[in-house]
Amino acid sequence: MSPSNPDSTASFGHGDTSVSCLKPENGFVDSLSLVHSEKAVEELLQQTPVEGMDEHLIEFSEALRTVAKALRRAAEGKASAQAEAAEWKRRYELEKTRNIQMERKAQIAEQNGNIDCGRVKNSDKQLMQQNELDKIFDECCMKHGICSHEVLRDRGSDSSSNVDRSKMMRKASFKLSWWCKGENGDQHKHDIVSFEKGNITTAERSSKQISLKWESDPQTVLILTKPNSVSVRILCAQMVRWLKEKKKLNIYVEPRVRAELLTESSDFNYVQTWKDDQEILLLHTKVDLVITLGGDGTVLWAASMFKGPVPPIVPFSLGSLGFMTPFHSEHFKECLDSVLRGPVSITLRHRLLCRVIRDAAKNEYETEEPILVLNEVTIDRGISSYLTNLECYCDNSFVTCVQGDGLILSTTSGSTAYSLAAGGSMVHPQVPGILFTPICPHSLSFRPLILPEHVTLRIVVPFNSRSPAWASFDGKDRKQLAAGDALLCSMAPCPVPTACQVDSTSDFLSSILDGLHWNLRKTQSFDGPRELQDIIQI
Ligand SMILES: NC(=O)c1ccc[n+]([C@@H]2O[C@H](COP(=O)([O-])OP(=O)(O)OC[C@H]3O[C@@H](n4cnc5c(N)ncnc54)[C@H](O)[C@@H]3O)[C@@H](O)[C@H]2O)c1
Ligand SMILES: Nc1ncnc2c1ncn2[C@@H]1O[C@H](COP(=O)(O)OP(=O)(O)OP(=O)(O)O)[C@@H](O)[C@H]1O
Repeated sequence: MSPSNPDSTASFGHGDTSVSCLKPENGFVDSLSLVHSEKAVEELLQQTPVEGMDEHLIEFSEALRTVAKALRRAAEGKASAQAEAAEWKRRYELEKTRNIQMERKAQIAEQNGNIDCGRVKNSDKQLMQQNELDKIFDECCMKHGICSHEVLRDRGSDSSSNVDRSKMMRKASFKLSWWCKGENGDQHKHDIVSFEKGNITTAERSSKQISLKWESDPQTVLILTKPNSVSVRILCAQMVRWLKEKKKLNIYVEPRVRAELLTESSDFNYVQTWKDDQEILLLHTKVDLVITLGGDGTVLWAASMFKGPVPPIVPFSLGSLGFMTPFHSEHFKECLDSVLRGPVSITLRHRLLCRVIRDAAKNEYETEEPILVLNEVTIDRGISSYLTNLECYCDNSFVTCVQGDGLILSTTSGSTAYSLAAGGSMVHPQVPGILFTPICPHSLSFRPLILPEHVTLRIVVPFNSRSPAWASFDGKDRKQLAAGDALLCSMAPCPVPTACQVDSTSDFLSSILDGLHWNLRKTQSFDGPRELQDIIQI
């Protein structure tokens, strides 16, 4: 089958089993049929006798495996491109509805103008209407993310409109197409979204400061604490008492913490906990606020407890560094008072969704349990003394081959953690993106990259790798990646909202200045050679 020939039909037959890849009318191979085809290939391979197989049969089965992999990749490309196309369709529909509403508003304004301003000259009226229109367009662009500013419908057909057509600039129509480049060219081009006429503006950006305002009073808090710390234990008991007695809140803690509190006093009987992991999965439906007492590791721990939506986290600093823990424990009453009252500034921290796909997997959907990370996923050489060899793809485009100690795929929140130590840039946590940072690459030109948030990265351990690689997630849960295994990484849908002391930018700058002493240098003394002195002497 030639990937460049879109009409090609390929079929591979062996006995009763046949795999065919037909290209349907819309130009894309149906993903379900791809999965079925791949299954059929696997079945065919299983049916093929291994022993006594001559060289041709081996070659033939190799070819089938390659076809199965190509089909699998095509299915993945299609799924992601379809999601993007759907998003653009949704935006297009929104835009269209908005335009119709705006046109109606303009007509009403025009009619009102005819009644109220009978004596106003026609040209003045038109100017007013145009200003009104501009105002509406501007308001619209302030409210929406990506907005086609001044998208004008063709007024030629509108006989009720008195707007001077010569003043209404006709704009060339254009199309926007969102597509994802496939491995074998651009065969994955997808739905075309067209705007009738107009400009594109991005009036609202995802990195705007976010503020949380309670619409009803918070009822339940979950307190998570760093283990084995006396100061944390003392603070936890004080906080629980205050939240119950003064704020009348329901309190959840981990089973370990409840046992600790009860050894202190049986008064803490009101504190609730859970029995098993199933209950943890439902915590987000009960908890309004999470409080962490510890360092950054405790914030990572808190985030890892929520596989889906995460309630707002108020992180108190009881560790040494505290990049993500802006609240000071000495003032916990004032801090919590203000957070419970609201509004409070929030940093929406993006997470990465990581999936390990074993070489033996039948298709891309047969993955192990996905893992969410708030800082980073690291693929390294583990205890092996050989260089890691990792093939990296971004949305099916080959990026590079990492030969060195490993690779870090980091969130922007994680940019100040391991990625920073490996030479990656520090990035404001509200910036959506994925950092691609090599660890000790054995090359002189391997600079770190920052990729946009919508990409899917695939890191593959090639068959010619001398040793397996190891993946770890926020510094935990190490998994071995054998030859042929892959790690898929993309932005997760549910971010981690953490409360800010001031706002996300001030907190970020304070953390790099106080925590890392970033760019700290003694100020140069006033004496010594300087231009000003030379000028005075002259
Ligand atoms: N060479 C390195 O710098 C290195 C090596 C391994 C792991 N780590 C980091 O440790 C993290 C796990 O943290 P832990 O507390 O469970 O382990 P840990 O107890 O070993 O602490 C690691 C250190 O990294 C700091 N840290 C964690 N997240 C941070 C962030 N987002 N920004 C700035 N500093 C941060 C912590 O405050 C702590 O001082 C991993 O996600 C990884 O980023 C760093
Ligand atoms: N509730 C918890 N249960 C189990 N382990 C936890 C919990 N909270 C934190 N940890 C783990 O304890 C370790 C230390 O936590 P944390 O980083 O918060 O404290 P720290 O090391 O004192 O802080 P810092 O690194 O800033 O000095 C981390 O590895 C973290 O994953």
